[in-house]
Amino acid sequence: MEVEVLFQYFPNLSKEQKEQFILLADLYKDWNMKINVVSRKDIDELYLRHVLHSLGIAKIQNFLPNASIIDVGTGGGFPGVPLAILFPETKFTLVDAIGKKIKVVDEVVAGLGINNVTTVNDRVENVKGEFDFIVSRAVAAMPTFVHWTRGKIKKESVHERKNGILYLKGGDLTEELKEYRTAELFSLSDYFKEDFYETKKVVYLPLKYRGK
Ligand SMILES: C[S@@+](CC[C@H](N)C(=O)[O-])C[C@H]1O[C@@H](n2cnc3c(N)ncnc32)[C@H](O)[C@@H]1O
Repeated sequence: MEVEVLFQYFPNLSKEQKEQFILLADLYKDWNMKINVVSRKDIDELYLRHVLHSLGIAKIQNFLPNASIIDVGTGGGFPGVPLAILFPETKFTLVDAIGKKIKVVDEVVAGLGINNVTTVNDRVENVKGEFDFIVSRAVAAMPTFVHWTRGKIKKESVHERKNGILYLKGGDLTEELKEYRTAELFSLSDYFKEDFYETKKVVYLPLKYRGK
């Protein structure tokens, strides 16, 4: 489990952030034994498959101080927890319908001592509020996801990029995204050289995408 892979791709981390990323593996190892949120195989590759993958969003979009981001279907905290470490002045809301997953997130966040994360144990459809960006990984196909999250994106954009959805997805997305003409795809293989990233992408869907 090599944390150096993060330091290599994110060379400007502060001492505190480096310490938090190092601590993260111990916290997940410990909590994963009590409540399984990451597969046994993946826990040994936590940095490569989960933490770095989550941070792939940051290669596409920097989040500003005081901006608000919601991670929908965060599970054990991906991509929300690594992003909250990377952007300590941005506010993150991590939502999952399953209580025991949110319990792990709460424990990891407390263990890290970060104060920019709020967790919600509910389906996202029931969550009130509007956010600058929605981030997610492995939750639902885009049409379902867009339906669930409708009305949760702020109309006013403070980032240069228009507010919207930043979704980590893999494989051939032609069929899934065919109705979203304004969707933009960013290949993570342009940023990370490991085989795992060969087909991984960040899908950006701006607010008020136009249909066919
Ligand atoms: C395959 S897991 C992915 C977890 C995490 N995003 C990751 O990539 O490791 C999907 C998660 O989405 C959650 N989920 C599915 N539909 C949801 C909804 N409508 N609202 C909130 N959470 C949801 C599930 O409870 C589950 O924890």
